[in-house]
Amino acid sequence: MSIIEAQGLHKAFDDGTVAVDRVDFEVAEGEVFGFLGRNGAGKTTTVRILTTLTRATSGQARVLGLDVVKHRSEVRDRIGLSLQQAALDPLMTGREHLQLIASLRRMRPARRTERMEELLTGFGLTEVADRLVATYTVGMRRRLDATLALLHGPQLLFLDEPTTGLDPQSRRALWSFVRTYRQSGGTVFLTTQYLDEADELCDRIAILDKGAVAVIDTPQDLKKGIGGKVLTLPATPEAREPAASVVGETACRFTDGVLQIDLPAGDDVLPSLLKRLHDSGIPLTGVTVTDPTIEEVFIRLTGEGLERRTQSDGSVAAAALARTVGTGRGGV
Ligand SMILES: Nc1ncnc2c1ncn2[C@@H]1O[C@H](COP(=O)(O)OP(=O)(O)OP(=O)(O)O)[C@@H](O)[C@H]1O
Repeated sequence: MSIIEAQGLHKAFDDGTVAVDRVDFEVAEGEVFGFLGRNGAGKTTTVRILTTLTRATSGQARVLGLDVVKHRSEVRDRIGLSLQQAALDPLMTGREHLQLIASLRRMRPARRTERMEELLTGFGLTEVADRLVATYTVGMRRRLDATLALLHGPQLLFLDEPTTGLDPQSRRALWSFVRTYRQSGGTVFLTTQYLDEADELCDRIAILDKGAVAVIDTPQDLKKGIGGKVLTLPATPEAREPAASVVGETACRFTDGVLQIDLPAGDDVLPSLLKRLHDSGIPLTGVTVTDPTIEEVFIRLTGEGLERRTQSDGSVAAAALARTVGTGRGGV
């Protein structure tokens, strides 16, 4: 059964910006569905339409079988939502937030207490539950926001870039929560800019490019779909030109001291390719051959990689291939 159905969903803002461009997709019950795209691709706007926070300009969306415009409050009652900018009051404690949401959700007192303790424990917040949110780290705020989204036991959860700005440990904790929630029968609609996160967590991924869906598939089939493996070798920027003359412009890229070459399908191509690279003067020390990643899929579909982003802990997140190398849409 489809738990989310979007048909021709389109959102144009008054200034003419088309944030979501005639998008179609379905999310099945029990899956973790990833919406992957760079900044401004239209992920949050799609989440806001599906969760009734904004209206589409045209098209239709049904969530849990309910039209998001006609059945706004029923949809809100039955979903959980954790947005990028959590609306938390710094002068309230974590527990007070939970109590407030429990009252707004009209939860029975007995159930309320049990559920609150369960979630505080599950998200490792018991010790800080009575501290003001002002004293929380980014990771704690994100986890508190997730507990608020889950308090009433929704069967569908929207997580909008849940791990942006989190340190690696909090990020893994959130991944673990998503897996547990899914195992208990929940469905997750997750937006992310992290390619590894989408690969790791999602049953299916929609790659969004400038408001439009470029492709929807399982991570495995997306990777299989782009064909051959990827050859990687440490190199200097000057190596790109001779490599491109051997393999073609679109099949090779240089970034961060590494040359990457998309290999055509088939086992027999490697020896002759290595020989031609060697003959063109490229040193072949440290060569590795790996399966394609979601990053390669993303690059081939959208023409470029995701940009570097600096996390709150100061580390640079996710790999970045900013060069344009792909052949545009439709290769997968
Ligand atoms: N209220 C608004 N008025 C005009 N343009 C808007 C508005 N909200 C969003 N946009 C634009 O719509 C496009 C899609 O934005 P959206 O926030 O949905 O993208 P996103 O994929 O979630 O990006 P991010 O990862 O940065 O959150 C962007 O170009 C954005 O600037």
